[in-house]
Amino acid sequence: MASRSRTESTASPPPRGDDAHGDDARGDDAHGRAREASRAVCEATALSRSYAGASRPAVDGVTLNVRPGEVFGVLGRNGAGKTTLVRMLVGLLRPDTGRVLLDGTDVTARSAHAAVHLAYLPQRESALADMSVRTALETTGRLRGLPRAAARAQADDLVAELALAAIADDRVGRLSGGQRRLVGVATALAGERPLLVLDEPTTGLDLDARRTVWDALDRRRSGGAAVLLVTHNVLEAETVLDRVLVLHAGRPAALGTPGRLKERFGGLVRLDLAWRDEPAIDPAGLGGTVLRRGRRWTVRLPVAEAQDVLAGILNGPAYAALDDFGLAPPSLEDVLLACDSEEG
Ligand SMILES: Nc1ncnc2c1ncn2[C@@H]1O[C@H](COP(=O)(O)OP(=O)(O)OP(=O)(O)O)[C@@H](O)[C@H]1O
Repeated sequence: MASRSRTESTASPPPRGDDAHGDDARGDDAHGRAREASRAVCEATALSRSYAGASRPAVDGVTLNVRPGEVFGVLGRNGAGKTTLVRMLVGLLRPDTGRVLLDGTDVTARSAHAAVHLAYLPQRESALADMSVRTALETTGRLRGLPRAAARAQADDLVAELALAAIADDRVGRLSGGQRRLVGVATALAGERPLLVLDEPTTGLDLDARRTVWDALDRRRSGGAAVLLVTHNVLEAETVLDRVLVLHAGRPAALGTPGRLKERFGGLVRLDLAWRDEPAIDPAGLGGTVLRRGRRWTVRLPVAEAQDVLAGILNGPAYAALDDFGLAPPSLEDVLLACDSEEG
């Protein structure tokens, strides 16, 4: 049972991570320490931005570093400020305050320079719709400075790598939404920028295409590129992100490795119970605060207690009313829920 409501909140939220407002510079392992030694490919300091007439800033005091060879995720609910933040990082929106360095170069006031350092895949891209897939890839490579022959060779490589051969000669504008997204990812890879900024790259892709994209990104990461990823797909993100920034109402709510962010749950697991009929047990007797959505109950408990509670239900009279259950370790989704409830 994997029902995770976006509206529920914890009654007694776990403590906020202490790395919410600074970079998680401590790192978890040798790999992390090696990355720290290398200069950030993207360094943003105290970025804020308000839109005219808004009651609060869309982004409010965000600081982050993205290092070569890492996948850095920006997570948050709709309207949390992810796109606004990314548009400042890629030079499409000027911050009200703060600055952005790309490969050590201050691009805050020289937004045209940002394109030298990065490739950006926006949520909705419409450029190059009149070209064939292969020409779009070649043209993007050329625009990013590759000589003609190299751009052509790279386009062929990308067609093969992203399994685009069957549509390589089709016009981009006539492709399905998922195919267009895959081509969008391929164009982001053309020209081999050291920083790939991808807003929801796998939305609309089927399972095979998603795997193809993650494999391709993993190869870039292994080659030293950095990936800054905006996503709503927390479960998928969990498998690929090295570090995560959670935004809530424009503010940084948590920053760190997925493992460290989940440590705030201190070994608690999540027990989900779905009842087909009104159960003959008192939720107050389960040993934790029970979140109830109709006949779906969720409670966070230490592992041993959760096992005892579940065994009691499976072996007792309440079992007759049980429809489904799940026992799961904390996830990034739980981190997001906790950030929402802490920040209100
Ligand atoms: N061009 C704009 N003019 C005015 N307000 C805007 C504009 N763009 C975004 N906003 C507001 O700024 C806030 C942050 O929006 P933003 O698009 O950055 O969030 P997001 O996290 O990317 O959301 P989503 O997940 O829905 O894409 C929202 O309150 C939004 O209404």
